[in-house]
Amino acid sequence: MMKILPSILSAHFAYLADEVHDVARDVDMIHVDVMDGRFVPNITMGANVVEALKRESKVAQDVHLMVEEPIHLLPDFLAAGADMISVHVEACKHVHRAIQIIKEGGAKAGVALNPATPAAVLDSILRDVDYVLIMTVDPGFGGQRFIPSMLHKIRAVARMIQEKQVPVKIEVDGGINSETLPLCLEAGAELFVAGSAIFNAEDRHAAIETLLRSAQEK
Ligand SMILES: O=C(CO)[C@H](O)[C@H](O)COP(=O)(O)O
Ligand SMILES: [Fe+2]
Repeated sequence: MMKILPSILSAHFAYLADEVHDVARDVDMIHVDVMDGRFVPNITMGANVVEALKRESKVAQDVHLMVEEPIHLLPDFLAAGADMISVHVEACKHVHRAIQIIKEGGAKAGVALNPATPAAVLDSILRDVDYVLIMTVDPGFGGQRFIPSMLHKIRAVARMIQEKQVPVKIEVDGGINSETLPLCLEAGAELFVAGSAIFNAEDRHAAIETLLRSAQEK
């Protein structure tokens, strides 16, 4: 089952609750980009925003931690009510420990891979995670252009999942729009993060419809 996850990175931060309510009419999960100013150049938001939005809306939250050594932050995000949490393999010395903490905290655990990180790194991780987040741009900013060679990586990860027969989902993030979504879907992705394609549109409902339609046209 494919899903669209609006990334609130491109929402109007001064009206965040309204922005979330706007998209929550059409989706059951949003994507929350947490940036620390070290792993990536920007600083965005922390667990307090997840908690505040949980109080405002029933929509599930997928938290993408673009944070160096994120383990110390996991208890706060779990207590805040994050439903899915991903950590970057490039940022984590002890990936399995992070995955264990996330799962024991009751959330789905994911690992995120930068575009330059090869799929082979998943060999010793795939059995332990619920999802793999394949970055289709270098993380740090919304509104960047999709990197086409990531389609090979999506296919490679889909093959690994099939070979190992594990129930792992592939999520893609960065430059997802009605042109790139069907390509990623065909390659094996199931969860589609879209920031600017949704929040830069005047009519978010129509933007989400356009993305969903692009999947059917394929
Ligand atoms: O993780 C991210 C950036 O690091 C965002 O989730 C992503 O960039 C979404 O924005 P867009 O759809 O505009 O590319
Ligand atoms: Fe993200």
